Amino acid sequence: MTLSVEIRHQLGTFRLDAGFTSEGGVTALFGRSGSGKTSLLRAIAGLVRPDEGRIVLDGDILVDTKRKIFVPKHKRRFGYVFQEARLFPHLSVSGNLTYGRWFAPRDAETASFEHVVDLLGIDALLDRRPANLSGGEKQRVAIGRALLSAPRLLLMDEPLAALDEERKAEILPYLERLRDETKIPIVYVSHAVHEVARLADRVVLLNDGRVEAIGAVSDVLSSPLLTAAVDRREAGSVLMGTIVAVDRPHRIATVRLNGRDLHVPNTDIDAGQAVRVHIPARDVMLATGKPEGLSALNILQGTIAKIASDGEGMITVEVDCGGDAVHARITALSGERLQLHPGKTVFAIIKTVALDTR
Ligand SMILES: Nc1ncnc2c1ncn2[C@@H]1O[C@H](COP(=O)(O)OP(=O)(O)OP(=O)(O)O)[C@@H](O)[C@H]1O
Repeated sequence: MTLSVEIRHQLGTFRLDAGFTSEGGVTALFGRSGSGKTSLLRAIAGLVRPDEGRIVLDGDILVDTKRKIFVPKHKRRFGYVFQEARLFPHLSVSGNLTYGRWFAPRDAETASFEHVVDLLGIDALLDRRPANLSGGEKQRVAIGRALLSAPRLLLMDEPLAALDEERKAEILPYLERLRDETKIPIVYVSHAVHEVARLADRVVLLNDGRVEAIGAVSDVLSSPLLTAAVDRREAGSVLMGTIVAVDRPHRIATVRLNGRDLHVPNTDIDAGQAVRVHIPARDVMLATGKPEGLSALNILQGTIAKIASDGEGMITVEVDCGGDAVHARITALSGERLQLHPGKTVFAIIKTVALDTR
């Protein structure tokens, strides 16, 4: 699968001039409010006709303004999931799900109804009406409906934004399964770092209608550009690892990274499983000597690779811990007091680690 997008479009005083390519998996369009994420997604969906641009999916030209090609929305065979589930209130869950099938071409390879129901854990809801579902359940049904339309591409616009934290946590594992068990490429709009850290393979970072950075999730989420484009407090490191041990009595799993081990509270996991971990930079402290008598489970020795200043009294220090880049966001004053500089040996004290199975 190859998706190539290039859009230039004026919306009032806002100018969208952005493009990216994706080879499948989850591509997150990420950036602060008003950066143009939804506008770009709407252009891909065919909801707006761009002033200039080209959109090609697997050699199929959907938009090429130079050649006056514009395939209308309903002929693109894309699935959509919005912030609000937008289910039909008069139809049962089952009716809402099968409605999606009407849009699947006869010869399309449609996911089986049973498989989608199982994937999203909505078996017990089939006879209910949307009014009797929680926000998270509604969203799972909306995703199911989109999947059953045999989409070539799934477009998701902040599908968790309207849910409270508990519902978000409930639905995230289903989105992970969707990513891992279906081959459908997904373009996912979000402004939440932790969501992108868990779900995305590639990140397109938008700022003021332009692409500021594009690349693997681990690179973009730790980039100093990210700290300029979104809430700085959320920036951090995304690292890939494998579970090497699970201490069930203490409910702690050990994750092996490139050259270091992390201990993470979790027992719903088995040794051998590949995981990704997200470490927010604000939850990392630095020490120049090996700290003793601390409650933190994870203290990693490393060498300072880079220091970036945000000009507002804070610095982001990148520490190379045996091949894994861990970022710490600390005050510039602490940096001066500790005489931090590239090449110096430090200990990164990690307060929290979020674990995602994959
Ligand atoms: N039809 C329109 N006419 C004029 N301006 C528009 C129109 N649609 C969007 N804009 C402006 O374009 C900019 C980008 O909006 P967009 O909704 O794409 O951003 P976003 O990154 O998705 O933001 P959010 O996270 O808040 O949804 C905003 O400044 C918005 O006000």
